Amino acid sequence: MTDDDRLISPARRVEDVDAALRPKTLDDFVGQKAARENLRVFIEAAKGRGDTLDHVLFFGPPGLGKTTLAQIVAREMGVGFRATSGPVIAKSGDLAALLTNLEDGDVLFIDEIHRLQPAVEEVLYPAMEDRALDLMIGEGPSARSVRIDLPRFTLVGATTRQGLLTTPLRDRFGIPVRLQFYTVDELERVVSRAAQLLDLGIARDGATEIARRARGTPRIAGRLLRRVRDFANVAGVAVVDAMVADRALDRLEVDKLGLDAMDRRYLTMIADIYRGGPVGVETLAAGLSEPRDTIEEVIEPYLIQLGLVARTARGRVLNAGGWKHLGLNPPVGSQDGLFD
Ligand SMILES: Nc1ncnc2c1ncn2[C@@H]1O[C@H](COP(=O)(O)OP(=O)(O)OP(=O)(O)O)[C@@H](O)[C@H]1O
Ligand SMILES: [Mg+2]
Repeated sequence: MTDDDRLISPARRVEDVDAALRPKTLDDFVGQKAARENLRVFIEAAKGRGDTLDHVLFFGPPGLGKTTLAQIVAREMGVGFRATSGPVIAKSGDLAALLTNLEDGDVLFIDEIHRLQPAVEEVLYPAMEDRALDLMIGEGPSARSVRIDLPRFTLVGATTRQGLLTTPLRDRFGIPVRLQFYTVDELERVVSRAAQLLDLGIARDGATEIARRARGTPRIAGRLLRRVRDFANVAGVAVVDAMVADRALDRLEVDKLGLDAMDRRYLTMIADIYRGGPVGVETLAAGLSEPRDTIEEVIEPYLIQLGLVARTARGRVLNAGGWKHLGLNPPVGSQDGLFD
């Protein structure tokens, strides 16, 4: 099973019909209160001055609303929205073409901005700072550089890996915005709102049940809701309540905490084979036949956030919560207890 096959993977999948559920205005956007309020102030101020918004960088885990917010920024500013992504821009000329074709005030959205080629990134620096493009004309000793003025624009970058951004690029964003995992309350509102848009009856406790299992991530909440809707439709249920949601999600093997079979295999391996650890990540990767990156970037963050597992210098350790979630008792004299 690859990560993208997992129902609870935060990565975008083809079947996620994101567009229908995407909030269109700051008022519609649930959660991320601090980010939302700051953006509102900056947007109003820029509009009041008749100026463009400073360049914005959204960073945080997949599925938390970076692309959605980028579109909202353009809409609230009342300007055009042009989207591209780091890996798509192959040559510096491609970016130059994009920039020179912008209309005055446009938002240029670059997704996965940490994946820009270094040569392409060089073009961005003067564009962001001076709204200018430095073009080299000719080759060899007769080569010279010409500066072209660009339209006013706001660059909105998004990345899941802020650490991979170069410092000069990061420093050129006046408005860096970190997105946080959502609370169950917030996700409950995301689910209720989405149910309304999907024309699906849902009770408050049904929304809560889905929200609890959505791993702090609106994209997962939306996906779980659609799967629950399938079950409800087939069963001829008009209103999804906690029991319907619970039964559907159990059938989908997404447990009470939003863990799936892969998460449980990971926890079970530490418990059963390594008596709760510590065990090295390489050993776990080999045992689970998963790349180390997948373990560290996809499986572990949420388990660590829940406090089920801890990363220590000597390896991974199952915490009391992890044992409890598996319905097991830690062996006497195990490492557990040190990390609670
Ligand atoms: N605050 C929110 N309220 C309601 N729905 C939201 C919210 N944030 C995100 N969503 C929904 O979650 C889905 C994923 O959002 P989005 O595509 O913006 O995430 P992302 O951070 O850009 O993810 P990625 O890193 O994979 O590009 C969309 O369907 C969007 O409608
Ligand atoms: Mg996105």
